[in-house]
Amino acid sequence: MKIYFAASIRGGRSDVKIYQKLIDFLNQDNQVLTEHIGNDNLSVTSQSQTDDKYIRDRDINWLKETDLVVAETSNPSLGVGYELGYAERLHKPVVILHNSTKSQLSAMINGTDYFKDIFEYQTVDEAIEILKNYRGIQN
Ligand SMILES: O=c1[nH]c(=O)n([C@H]2C[C@H](O)[C@@H](COP(=O)(O)O)O2)cc1CO
Repeated sequence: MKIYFAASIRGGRSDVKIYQKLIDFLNQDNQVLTEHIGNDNLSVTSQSQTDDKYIRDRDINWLKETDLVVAETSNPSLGVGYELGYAERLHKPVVILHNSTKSQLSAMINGTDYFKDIFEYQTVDEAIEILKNYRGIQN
């Protein structure tokens, strides 16, 4: 299945190693459309509004074609919040992974009935275990 993995880019990259491991796991038996999010060398600097429009339109097209959204939300990110709202509007299934020792999940996500699959984790192994047990993911 196609998976849209959402996680912080301009919101901060301190968890990129975690994103990498989650993407590697998901890619074993699925296709992660947003592999670049796990790339340690990804540029977080905006070049121009045209480039940002390209990113935004590409990502919305990926959201439209994806079977599932997996969002890592521990590092708050405006982009991830926007993507989650958009996924709700498209009625896409969404899994949210959150480590609350790093931040409190926004009420706008935690308080939205549509987001039923919100999982708390502490270690990457725990997060992978959650994904393995999620009925909607092939593994
Ligand atoms: O360069 C980018 N590429 C990209 O795909 N995104 C998308 C995917 C991520 O899930 C999300 C991150 O948003 P933000 O950069 O506000 O943290 O936005 C965001 C950026 C930069 O904002």
